[in-house]
Amino acid sequence: MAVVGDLSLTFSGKETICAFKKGMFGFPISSRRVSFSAGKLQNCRVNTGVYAVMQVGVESTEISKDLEKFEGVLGLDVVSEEELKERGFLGLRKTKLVCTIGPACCSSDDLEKLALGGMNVARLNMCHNTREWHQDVIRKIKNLNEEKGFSVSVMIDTEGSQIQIVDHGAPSSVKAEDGSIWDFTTEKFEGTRPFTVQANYEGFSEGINVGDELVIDGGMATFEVVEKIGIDLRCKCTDPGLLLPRAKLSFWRDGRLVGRSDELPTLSAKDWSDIEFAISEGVDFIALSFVNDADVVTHLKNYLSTKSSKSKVLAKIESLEALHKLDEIVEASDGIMIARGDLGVEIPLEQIPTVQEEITYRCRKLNKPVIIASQLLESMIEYPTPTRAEVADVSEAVRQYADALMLSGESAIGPYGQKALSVLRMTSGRMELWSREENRETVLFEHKLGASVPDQIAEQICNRAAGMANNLGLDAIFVYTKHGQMASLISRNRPNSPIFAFTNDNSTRMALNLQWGVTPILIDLSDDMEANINRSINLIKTKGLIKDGDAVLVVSDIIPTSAAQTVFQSIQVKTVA
Ligand SMILES: Nc1ncnc2c1ncn2[C@@H]1O[C@H](COP(=O)(O)OP(=O)(O)O)[C@@H](O)[C@H]1O
Ligand SMILES: C=C(OP(=O)(O)O)C(=O)O
Ligand SMILES: [K+]
Ligand SMILES: [Mg+2]
Repeated sequence: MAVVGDLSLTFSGKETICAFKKGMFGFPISSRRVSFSAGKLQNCRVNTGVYAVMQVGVESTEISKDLEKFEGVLGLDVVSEEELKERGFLGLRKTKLVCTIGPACCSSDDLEKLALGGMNVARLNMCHNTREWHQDVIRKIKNLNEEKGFSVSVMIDTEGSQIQIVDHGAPSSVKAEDGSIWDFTTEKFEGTRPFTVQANYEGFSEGINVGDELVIDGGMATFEVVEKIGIDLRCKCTDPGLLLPRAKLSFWRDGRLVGRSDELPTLSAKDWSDIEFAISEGVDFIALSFVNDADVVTHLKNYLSTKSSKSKVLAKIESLEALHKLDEIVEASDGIMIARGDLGVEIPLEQIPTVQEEITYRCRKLNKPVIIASQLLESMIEYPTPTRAEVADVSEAVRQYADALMLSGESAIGPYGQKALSVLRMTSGRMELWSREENRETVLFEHKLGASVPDQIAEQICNRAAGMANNLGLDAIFVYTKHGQMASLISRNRPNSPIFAFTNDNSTRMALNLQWGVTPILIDLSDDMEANINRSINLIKTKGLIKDGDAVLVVSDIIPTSAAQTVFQSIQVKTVA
């Protein structure tokens, strides 16, 4: 009678069921001890987002019998489950999708629609809105996960420091005409003061000379510095354009950026307070804006471990300095975001495509997930359909095998956020299929990846596993992993078969949401690997997701919990029977 996903229980009276985790059923159970009186609890949906180890303090044998069958709940999110049922193993989407949450999509209803539409990670940009607003959104997402079986990870993105406009004398944008003279100052002014722009950083003009170029937002408008008045700069507009609120300022001399970003702290006092908030809310990812070297990443990771926080640290690559220290930053981080918005302020725009491809490739080589962000479907902030060029940009990011794509204003403020998400989903699905057909058996370019991660045995096992799965045309790869390392090493090979990563650690599950081709599944793992494998295959089979005759490649990596055990790493092919 009791099957995973759909359960009814008969109670003969006065039983107490213990250790049911909160949210275990499709309705919230706030207590860990629940008493039922006699009767039948029918068709309660088991929340696949939460696993539980049962202990039943009951008099009724009937309940124990049901719960035995029930043992080992599969924490597979409802969206992957549906996708799998509808489209089969090869139909599972590989590229992960990140949505920035803003006023246009922050109700529970909107968030649920985005989750159903394939959002894997929700991003909260701490540049905007209040602490209370962010907290409310995080709680809504966690509730949806718990009550409706989604598995949406939460990312906060720090504000960081950069030189930008605080006030340009108008409520929205203001036009700079050719030849007009403007003063750039740090002085705060009341009301409007025509042709005056307030910058946010006292030292913004330090080291800047008459004749230098001042570029707004990477090219929205350009000025030439014609006079220094104390710390203020008087500038002449040489390339007319728009000054938006909070526009970014960069200085150029002889065609090169005058590097400034290392003067500003990567983590300001506000950022630290946002990090404390992120720790207390238990967010899955912290994305650091304007990372210039590996030290700040290492420092934050050490700090998080002293706080027993399992948040992963992502470094945003959006400055020239970061490009110079790319490898050390990638190695220090848990993942990378290619923040093309600000990167385009620091390097000439025409360099963005090649820099993007290079960063994406470095990340894959060093086995770190990479997100390609900003302006993917920018026109959809206003229009219900993307430009052909935007679709081509998204396709190119997928062809480069980025782990994830991100929406910014398209979802945060645009009226067509769900549609933008579906454009990402359809476009990436199409390109994934095309790459698979192109590559057939040769997805693994091992000579290109080289031996580049510290654990070479694990690396070799995963490379072979991915190769075997492709060559044998297997239906799926099952990997058993505590910290996600093996799952990630298989994903790095971008195999054709979907990767199901079974883990008993919820933070591993949530972190794997960002990795290409991985469907993380939370399950109770015992020390007996064979038993784990058989039980998980049975559970997947019970759900009707796999059938007799399907062949899966099983990779396991269980680190011993006692001295008596040895490290167990293996590849086996199992035909479901
Ligand atoms: N939490 C929020 N509250 C209000 N507006 C937001 C929020 N997050 C994002 N936005 C809006 O969406 C736009 C795009 O988001 P994003 O790219 O993250 O920020 P920015 O443009 O500041 O780099 C922002 O400029 C802002 O107008
Ligand atoms: C993603 C980016 O960062 P933010 O939106 O925080 O400026 C970017 O600059 O592209
Ligand atoms: K930010
Ligand atoms: Mg940025």
